[in-house]
Amino acid sequence: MAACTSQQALISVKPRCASASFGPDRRAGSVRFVSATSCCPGSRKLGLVCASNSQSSVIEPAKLPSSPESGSNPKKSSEAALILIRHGESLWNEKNLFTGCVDVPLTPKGVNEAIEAGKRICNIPVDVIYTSSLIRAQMTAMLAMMQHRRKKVPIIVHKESERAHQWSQVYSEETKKQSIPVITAWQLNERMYGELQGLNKQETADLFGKEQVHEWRRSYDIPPPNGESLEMCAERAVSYFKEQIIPQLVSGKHVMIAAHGNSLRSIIMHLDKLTSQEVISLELSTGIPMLYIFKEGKFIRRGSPAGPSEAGVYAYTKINT
Ligand SMILES: O=C(O)[C@H](O)COP(=O)(O)O
Repeated sequence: MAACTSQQALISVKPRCASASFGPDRRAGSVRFVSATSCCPGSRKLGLVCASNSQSSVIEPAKLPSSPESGSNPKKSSEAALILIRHGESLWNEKNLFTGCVDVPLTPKGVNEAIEAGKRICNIPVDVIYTSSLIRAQMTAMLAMMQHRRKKVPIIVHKESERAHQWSQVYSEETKKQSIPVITAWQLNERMYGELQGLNKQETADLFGKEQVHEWRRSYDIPPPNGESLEMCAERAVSYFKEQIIPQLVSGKHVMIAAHGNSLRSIIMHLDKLTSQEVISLELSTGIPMLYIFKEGKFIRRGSPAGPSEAGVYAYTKINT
């Protein structure tokens, strides 16, 4: 797939599909969004298909607000883009091992997924990037941004010590304008899987039983042995989102978050007001970006910007695991 070159971002606004609201589509027990048209190369439109069990329809495109730093729009934007990306496949995803907070890198397939994710969002403005403190999320963010049409340089903000902060200062305003700060936060890490970390998922199910392992992996408030439940993960991830990320969106900044299956599930649960029952069966694909528009204090889900060759890839789906 060629890198993105087009000049404008166009995002869907008005659904023509049967479910006209942007809340989760709970019909037929499924919550699904699927990409429709391509943003790159060539096409300037991002489309969205609301998928129900039997039919799907494309949503009208609309213009995305320009970046407040771009100079093209002197007024503060009242809309801001929020992109969520689960990292690409990691070496332990490939081996089917519980990973949690163990810091493993991407596989070549994961690298490719991150690049493809970047092509999908190459026209959507990004002013600030948040990642977890884990390398698989950081690799994903960096590789995705390499595809962006603005070609700004993502730069990790180091605040682990006064010296690290001082020594990484940039002294050119012009260079700063051509950069995107990347803020890393442990609060966005994958949920800590406790004593399951490093164990094979299938072998663990064989040993403890499928039901027990499913309960550890997908129940809302039952933690795996000495690990975090989704509820505990949500407590720190959603607090961070509210305290640090929402203020950026309120100020009109376009934000990308590269994080993990469970830290993102908890943020999506908050954004889409899912119940603890509904979040249980929410699954996120690796490397498929999801777009929200923040407008007048509300989050409007826009689904997954599309790659050119895909009939439809689900970023966000409810399945029975
Ligand atoms: O930490 C892990 O092993 C995975 O990233 C997520 O695991 P899950 O599919 O059990 O939530």
